Amino acid sequence: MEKNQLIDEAKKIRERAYTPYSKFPVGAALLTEDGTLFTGCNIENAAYPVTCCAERVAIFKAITEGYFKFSKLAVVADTQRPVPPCGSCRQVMSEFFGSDVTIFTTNLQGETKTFTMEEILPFSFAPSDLPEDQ
Ligand SMILES: O=c1ccn([C@H]2C[C@H](O)[C@@H](CO)O2)c(=O)[nH]1
Ligand SMILES: [Zn+2]
Repeated sequence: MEKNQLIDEAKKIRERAYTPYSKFPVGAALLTEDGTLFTGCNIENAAYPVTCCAERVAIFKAITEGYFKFSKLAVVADTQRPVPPCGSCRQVMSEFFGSDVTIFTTNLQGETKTFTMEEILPFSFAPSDLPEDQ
């Protein structure tokens, strides 16, 4: 699946966002190495911090279905600049995304920024930082 198609999938799922509090819908589309698509939207809660971002919903859906190898992620929101994923999502991405994963952040005007994992979260705390016996 090509970049623009992946971004279109992110735009489509953004319509499903549950955002009564922020009124800021976000969509994410995640492609696995074998070409399987997982999408996510942000899901908010009256207890605000319980909210889960679109990116993490997409990643957790994939993990739940047994997919661990990814190739591309697209994220979209109605922002002035391509929407920057939050720090929590970047940390979750770093757990599962290898150096070959491409992250496209975009907005509804079609401005896109492209990142590798190292570019979007340099010097990230990684599973390999834990002691070996864990
Ligand atoms: O990259 C982002 C940034 C924000 N949000 C959500 C969280 C919350 O529901 C709303 C406002 O922060 O947007 C995402 O889903 N992804
Ligand atoms: Zn996030």
